[in-house]
Amino acid sequence: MIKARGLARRFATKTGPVDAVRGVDIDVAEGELVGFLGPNGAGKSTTLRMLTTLLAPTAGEALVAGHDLLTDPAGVRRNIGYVGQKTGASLDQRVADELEFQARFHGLGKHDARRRVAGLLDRFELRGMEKRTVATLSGGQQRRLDIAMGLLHEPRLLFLDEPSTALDPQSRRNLWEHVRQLGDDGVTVFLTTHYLDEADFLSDRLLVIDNGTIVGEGSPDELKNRVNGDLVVLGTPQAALVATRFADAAVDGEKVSFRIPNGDRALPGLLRDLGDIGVELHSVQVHRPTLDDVFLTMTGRSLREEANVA
Ligand SMILES: Nc1ncnc2c1ncn2[C@@H]1O[C@H](COP(=O)(O)OP(=O)(O)OP(=O)(O)O)[C@@H](O)[C@H]1O
Repeated sequence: MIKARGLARRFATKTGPVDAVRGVDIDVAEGELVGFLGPNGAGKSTTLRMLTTLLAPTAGEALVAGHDLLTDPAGVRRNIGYVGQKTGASLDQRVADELEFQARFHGLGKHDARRRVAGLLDRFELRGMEKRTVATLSGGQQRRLDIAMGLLHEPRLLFLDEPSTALDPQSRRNLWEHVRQLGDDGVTVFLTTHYLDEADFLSDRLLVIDNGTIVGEGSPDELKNRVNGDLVVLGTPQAALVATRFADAAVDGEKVSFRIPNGDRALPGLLRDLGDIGVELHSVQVHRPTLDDVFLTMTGRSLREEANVA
């Protein structure tokens, strides 16, 4: 569905050139839900804007939904849906009018437009809101309307730019269910996010971008498995003694933490060994690596800190 090679974009600025995207290769198969994860300024939006024909690459090439990005941008546009970060709907329009207008814009006759709008209103839980103006919808409802608008011409490939930004936790969860449903319906989805939990929940496969370069790729689980082991945190008055037995162990008061592969399986033997040398334990925790740990391992920086700055 997407095959990009060496895609790059350089911006000329007053202070000199900025290489926002430095030659990325991207492959997305039909039916996949791929998350494009990276901190602010990593190059996600620039890549997305190139893949959706909104911005010309300065180098590289791509096939998107079967059409050449450089020689047939109109073909690309006909076959993809794009939902940007800001709502695409006119705030003073009624919900159904806005959808029908967009459907007609895509060349559908009145009857077909009504039928398709009705299907999308059902699918995105917008029934009963047809006559309300867009401005009166909640943030979550507006996002669902945005996605419905992106699907009016029934594209097989949908691009979503930061779908759940600024939504409350319940609306985010609801939106995620809708996005997963798209995947189940066979729509290929390529979405950008700087939220680890979103990437984890939604993506079959993740591409991690930092500083204009792809630094990691794999399913959320594969990426987590690349981090060197699970984090074990033990509470013990003999923290310093325990620390001498593990490489890179960190002591914080009566807590000692270290990483070991397959922590849950290794733990019983490890606790027995510590008991044998007289270590007294009052708490034991094992944490699976998070995508934040993955990002830290790959780039040396914490994605969470970056995301919080936003
Ligand atoms: N029109 C532009 N002119 C100059 N520099 C730009 C332009 N657009 C983006 N950049 C720079 O390119 C880099 C990548 O920006 P981009 O918006 O693609 O990142 P992002 O990963 O989408 O970030 P965010 O999560 O904040 O949207 C940043 O350093 C940004 O400042």
